[in-house]
Amino acid sequence: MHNTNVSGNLLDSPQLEECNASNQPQLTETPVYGALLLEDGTRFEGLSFGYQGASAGEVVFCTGMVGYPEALTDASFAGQILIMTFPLMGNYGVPDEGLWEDDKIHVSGLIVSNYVDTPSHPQSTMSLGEWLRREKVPALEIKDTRLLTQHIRTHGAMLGKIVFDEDIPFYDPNTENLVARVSGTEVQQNGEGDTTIVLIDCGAKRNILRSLLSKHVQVITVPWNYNLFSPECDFDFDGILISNGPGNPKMADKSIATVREAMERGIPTMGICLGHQILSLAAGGDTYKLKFGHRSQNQPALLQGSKRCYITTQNHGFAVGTLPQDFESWFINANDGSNEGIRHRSLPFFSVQFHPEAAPGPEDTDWIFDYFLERVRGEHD
Ligand SMILES: NC(=O)CC[C@H](N)C(=O)O
Repeated sequence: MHNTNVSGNLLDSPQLEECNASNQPQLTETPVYGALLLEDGTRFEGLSFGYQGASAGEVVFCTGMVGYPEALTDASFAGQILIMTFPLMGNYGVPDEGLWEDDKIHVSGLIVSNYVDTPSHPQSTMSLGEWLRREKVPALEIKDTRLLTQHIRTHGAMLGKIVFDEDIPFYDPNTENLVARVSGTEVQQNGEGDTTIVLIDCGAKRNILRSLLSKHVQVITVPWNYNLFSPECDFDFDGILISNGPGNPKMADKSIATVREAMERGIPTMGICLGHQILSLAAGGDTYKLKFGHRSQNQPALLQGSKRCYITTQNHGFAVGTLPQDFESWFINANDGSNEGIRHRSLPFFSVQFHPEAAPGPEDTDWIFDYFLERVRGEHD
């Protein structure tokens, strides 16, 4: 079994010493060290800059250069300890809640190479470390995040825990229905327009709602297990959008059942990320776990039947393997050939694995929302 022991003492590095010279709070306080333990016995030590409390989950990495406020508040990361591979994190601090993707941090822990404790940005309201401590989320500065990431690329995403003095058991988030934990519990109405879209909230990023509202539609957000077809449902709607969300899509059984019934009734339905996986399962397809997933803002999605490649934001560990009958592949990932989208050959049912709402990342696939609304309104050829 592979066993690596890496010192996390930042002051070993002249380059980082220089960088830390401006980080007054860290130098005046007594440094606290913690460790990231992986289920295969690998251990990395690191300097704590978040909450000093143990946390366990699945260890995944994101290769995006920016966007930590959005990523940390994206409910799709629930149950995961996130490694950011870009070597500087915290530089621009934390904006106020209006720019978050939910009202709290969802990651179970954060690992960075070099944390910057003195943010510089006009919209910053606090440092990343302050935010993590306030929300009780542990974070470590581990010097060699490259070695750690290479380890996960080679051996696959695995369970891990951040520990200080006390040990805790490993925890596998994919054995639990995390969607039920992060979904809202109320029906909520936003916006106005002639078209009404139901957003099934499996842990929806706020930018999905913002993107829909920017297209002047009414949005009714419902919990993941809401029965849209029971007599108690007292509103009409024209189309359904299934959101992103955490964990194994097969756990979201009630959302899958709703989407199956929606398609049987011919209601225009679109899915994003977990929503893509749910739509695929509802239509009779299958999903599987990728070795280490896709998490960044530069994932290339090739539009099938064309030479067009979109640069997309992604954050997922599962993927659609077997396509449902009567659906065609819409996009594939140019890096590994995995599925990035499907659409029905004749009916208005389709979904994408990437995030057309971006946040963070390129907005090049915002047109997918227009594509959806055209089909909801029957405006397409
Ligand atoms: N961003 C998402 O919706 C993630 C979907 C799913 N939890 C996965 O990891 O594949």
